[in-house]
Order: sequence, then C-alpha cells, then structure tokens
Amino acid sequence: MNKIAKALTIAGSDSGGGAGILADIKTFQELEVFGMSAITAITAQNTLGVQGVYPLSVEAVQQQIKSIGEDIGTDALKTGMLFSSEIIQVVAEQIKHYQWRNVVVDPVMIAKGGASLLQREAIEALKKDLLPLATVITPNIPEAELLTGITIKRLADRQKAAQYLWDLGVAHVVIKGGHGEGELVDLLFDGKEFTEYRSERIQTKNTHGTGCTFAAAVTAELAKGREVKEAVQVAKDFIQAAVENQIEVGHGHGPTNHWAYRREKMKKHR
Ligand SMILES: Nc1ncnc2c1ncn2[C@@H]1O[C@H](COP(=O)(O)OP(=O)(O)O)[C@@H](O)[C@H]1O
Ligand SMILES: Cc1ncc(COP(=O)(O)O)c(N)n1
Repeated sequence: MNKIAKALTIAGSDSGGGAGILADIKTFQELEVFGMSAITAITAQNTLGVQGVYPLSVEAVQQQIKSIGEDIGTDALKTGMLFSSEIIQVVAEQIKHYQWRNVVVDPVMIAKGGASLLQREAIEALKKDLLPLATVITPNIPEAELLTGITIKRLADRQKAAQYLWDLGVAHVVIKGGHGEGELVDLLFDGKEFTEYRSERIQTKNTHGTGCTFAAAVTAELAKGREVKEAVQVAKDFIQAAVENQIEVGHGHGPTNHWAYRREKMKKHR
C-alpha cells in the first residue's frame, strides 16, 4: 500500500466553492495530499458576497475532530474561519490532546465583501489559546493590524508586526501582501531572519479564496515533510498560477483556478 500524506482543515464551508473548506480540499487534492475536514460554520456565499453565516455547535466541531483523531490522524492541519472563542478553545484543546504538529493558522476575520467571519471578542482567544500552538500563521495586512495593533504601511511595519506575532509563540509568521499596490511581497519571519517572496501582482477582481488556498498549500507541503521556507515557496507558486490562469465563475469577485499549478507543471515536464 502507498503511504500517503494527510491534511485536515478546520474551517467554514463556502457554498460558492471558492474559499474556506472547499478551496482547502481542492488544494490538498491538487498537491496529492489526502484531505479531511471539520466544518465550523456553513456560509451561504457566492462571488457577490456572504448572504448568511450559520455556525455549527461546539459539540459538532469537537466530534468531527475527535472522529479524525481517534482513527485516521493527520500529518498537518490548517484552521480557517473559526467564528467564536468557544470553537477556538475546543480546537486548541484537541490539537494539544492529539499532539498534532504542523499547525497552520489562517486568522480569517473578515470576508472580502466585509462580512464578519470571526466574532470581535474571539481575537483574544485566538492570540492566547491558538497562536502558541501555531507552526505558521498567515495573516493578510488588515488581519495583522487587528492582531497586533500596529498600523502597516511599509515593509518595516510588517517586520514589526511579524516580530510581535512571533513573540506570542508562533514559530513562523507569513504576512501576505495581497492588500496593497505594486510588486507583491509575502514576508516570512522565523524569529531570526526575514524571507521575501516576490511576484507580479495580477490585475484582476478574481481573488476570492486566495488566502485560504495559499494557507492550504503551505499545509499540504508541510504534511509531505517539507520545511516551512520551501512550503511557502510552493504555496506562492501555486497561488500565482491560480490567480493568473483565470476562470469564469459568477458575476462578482470570482474564485481562483485550483488546477492551474498542476497543469503548468505537467507542461514543463512534457
Ligand atoms: N492580484 C494578485 N496577484 C497575484 N497574487 C495575489 C494577488 N492577490 C493576492 N495574491 C496572493 O494570494 C495570497 C493571499 O493574499 P492576500 O490577498 O494578502 O490574503 P487574503 O486572501 O487572506 O486577503 C498571497 O500569497 C498573495 O501573494
Ligand atoms: C468560509 C470562508 N472562509 C474564509 C473566507 C475568506 O476568504 P479569502 O481567502 O478570500 O480571504 C471566506 N470568504 N469564506
């Protein structure tokens, strides 16, 4: 039998298929990792926005994780939309209980259209209970500002915010640069040095789910045993291909192309 890498996503469902659990599972599959999920909330969502948020009970979240922990286990896991401090606490307890490593925390707070995906008072629980367990955290600029209280205008501000998050116990901090202008830089900090991942910024409105997809790709590569620095590079290449090779879905901010990275790789090998 083939030994395979496994990854778990603990996140919300996006009915429109572009973000959340849906983006994560598609990304895991593309990177040849066996994907599993624990759903925290169901969102009624499309490319125009979020029409409804329906959180699941804490018990439902706990039981899904337990079902995986008691049988299958996982090589890496990612958290996305966690919605409440109660869900955050249960997730943190179970990560500790099963001694899971390779924990990627995407601190999802607000959908691009402005809908809240994390209750405001849950930010403290995220910082206190979950961040000390994180191998990697992947905030975008507004999320990094909310977590640190630092206003981010330049790269130096991002470096300060990364240091702040590292001091909370996160092993690696990636502050993404999607929210900005000009050349796109995602910044990694491991407590000692900063690594910049640069790419061309694609002019498009179809960036729904980019954050979820990026963090899922990091998680998949960690599940396969890659070091964080390399996993972030694969994730960067994966999201660049996904944004660049646009697909037509919906009438608003469309999703990215999850199969583009594999197609590009296949072309190169031909
Ligand atoms: N226009 C774009 N062109 C290329 N890559 C992008 C673009 N927008 C975002 N990305 C990439 O997608 C990932 C998510 O970025 P960001 O928009 O900052 O986060 P979020 O989706 O969480 O708001 C990052 O790796 C970023 O480099
Ligand atoms: C269920 C769910 N989870 C996360 C996001 C954030 O998506 P993005 O990756 O565009 O920041 C979303 N819109 N919906």
